[in-house]
Amino acid sequence: MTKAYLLDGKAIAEETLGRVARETAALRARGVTPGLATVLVGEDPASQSYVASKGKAARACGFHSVQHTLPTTTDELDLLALVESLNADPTIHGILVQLPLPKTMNAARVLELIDPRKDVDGFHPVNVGLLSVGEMDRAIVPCTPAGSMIMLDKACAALGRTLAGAEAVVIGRSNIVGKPMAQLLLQRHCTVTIAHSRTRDLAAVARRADVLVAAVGQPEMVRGDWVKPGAIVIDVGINRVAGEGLDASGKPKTRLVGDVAYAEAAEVAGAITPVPGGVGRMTVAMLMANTLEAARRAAPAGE
Ligand SMILES: Nc1nc2c(c(=O)[nH]1)N[C@@H](CN(C=O)c1ccc(C(=O)N[C@@H](CCC(=O)O)C(=O)O)cc1)CN2
Repeated sequence: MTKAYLLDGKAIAEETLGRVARETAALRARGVTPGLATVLVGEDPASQSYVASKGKAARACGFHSVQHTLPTTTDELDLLALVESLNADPTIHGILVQLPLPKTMNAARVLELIDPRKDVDGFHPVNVGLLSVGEMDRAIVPCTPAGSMIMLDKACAALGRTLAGAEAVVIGRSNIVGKPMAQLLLQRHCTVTIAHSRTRDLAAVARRADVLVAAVGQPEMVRGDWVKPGAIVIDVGINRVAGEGLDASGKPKTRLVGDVAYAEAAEVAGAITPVPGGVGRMTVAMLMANTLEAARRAAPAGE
């Protein structure tokens, strides 16, 4: 039997979506309907499924929701023109360009064209800067780190802990998860270390952590003996690996695992997020929360 408190991403995401739906109803009563535009370029099945779940969640929350689907061969200039038209559209408060984009495109150029006030992914350099200086009333925070913080607060409440003064180790230095996660932990007064592939004795660094966040994209890299007894473990990795046997269409089965060896880590940790059913489920919920907030900020005072 595992010892760790299980952080149920599905339940916490549903709670967040319920709050967003209630607050959207109140905003709509004041004449403002949040609008989310998703943009999908190409036919990657995982991206198709993520964009579909974003549209479904948006409709369930009571948003105006539009999806733009473009072929892989789309000229980048046409994608940029679409972003500009969405920037100018007053019914749209949030623009999400699903990543990854085809390799032929310059993702940074596309993301930087999004109006920062509509950048509900929080990837625009303006939002990165606002987060780093702690201007939280104006920043839009990337969805996965924002969702991870909610899960962390649930863990602290369940275990009777506080984040202030805790040793936090974030493994991974990506712009969309590792770096913003470190900023959020710092704002909550953690002592933060960002570790990465060049960190010496990564296991020893990880073992110092009261809060361990794994965001490296390496299946089950964090072993049980990397975890300090009682630590809160947030696993951001979603890795598809070979499973056992064949599926109904005769293809080899696959399964999802995180960056943490769950069974081992759950024996040692105080609380832990599973994969699937953990942080990933919060990503879509926080996108809805960010879109609602963008719509509120855009609404004229008194509306
Ligand atoms: N523009 C963006 N692109 C991408 C983002 C992003 O936040 N913005 N993140 C990922 C993909 N992603 C959302 O887009 C995402 C990933 C995972 C999940 C999720 O619910 N995962 C489930 C498992 C789902 C499955 O069975 O495959 C889980 O962890 O339980 C939702 C959204 C990259 N691109």
